[in-house]
Amino acid sequence: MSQPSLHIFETADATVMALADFFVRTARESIAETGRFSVALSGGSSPKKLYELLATPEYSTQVNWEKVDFFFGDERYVPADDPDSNALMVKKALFDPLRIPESNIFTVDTRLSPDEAAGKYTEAIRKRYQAEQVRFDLVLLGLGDNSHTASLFPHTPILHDTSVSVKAVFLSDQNVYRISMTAPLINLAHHLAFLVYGKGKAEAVASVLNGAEEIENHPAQLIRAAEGDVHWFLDKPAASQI
Ligand SMILES: O=C1O[C@H](COP(=O)(O)O)[C@@H](O)[C@H](O)[C@H]1O
Repeated sequence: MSQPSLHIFETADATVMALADFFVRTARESIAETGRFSVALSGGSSPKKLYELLATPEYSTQVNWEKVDFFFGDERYVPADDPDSNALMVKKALFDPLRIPESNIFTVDTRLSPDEAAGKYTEAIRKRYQAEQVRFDLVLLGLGDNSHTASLFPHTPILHDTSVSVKAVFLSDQNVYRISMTAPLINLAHHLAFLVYGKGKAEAVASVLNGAEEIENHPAQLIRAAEGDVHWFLDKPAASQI
């Protein structure tokens, strides 16, 4: 298993720009090789800047967006028009500005029960890959200050899930559900890229990358590419305790 590659930049903006370059390069390579590019997007607060940058002419003109299939690594179990919805955030930042065809966007149906929504999303992913191994070209990830990534939260049963699937995750401290890809599904990707910036993430970054293995407390340690590569795009404050 290869070691993660660390890419550390002076500012958050420079970090986001480097990941946008990586996204474009990966998309172009994949489209040239296979005719399409599949990406699982991250949610939360950090990636919004990335999606907005990808929508600018400097980046958007470099990718044939009709050949890109967008999935979500995780989703909040909220209505599609809720301000917490990851899909809504990406719609505003990227899909609408670029007029991405609906048929290329695979969202979690949160009108269903959490388990049904997760099951239906697993089916949608399997359908996209048909007889092939389910293997995203790129999975984008963030890191919470509690070391969660996607919706793999500390002390939740999904951390022990060995299936290549999507599961409902109940967060008892917040009394909410989230829907998340399992670590085995994420780890099959050709490329995995974390985007983490800000001093508030420094301790989590150091624990995940350099700390003793403690999956229950630091779930992002579960992310190890089965055959692909893992990249961490960090600003200096986030990398300051490595
Ligand atoms: O990978 C992910 O990480 C975040 C944590 O991101 P933050 O930028 O809001 O701190 C997570 O909650 C998000 O849904 C996920 O895709």
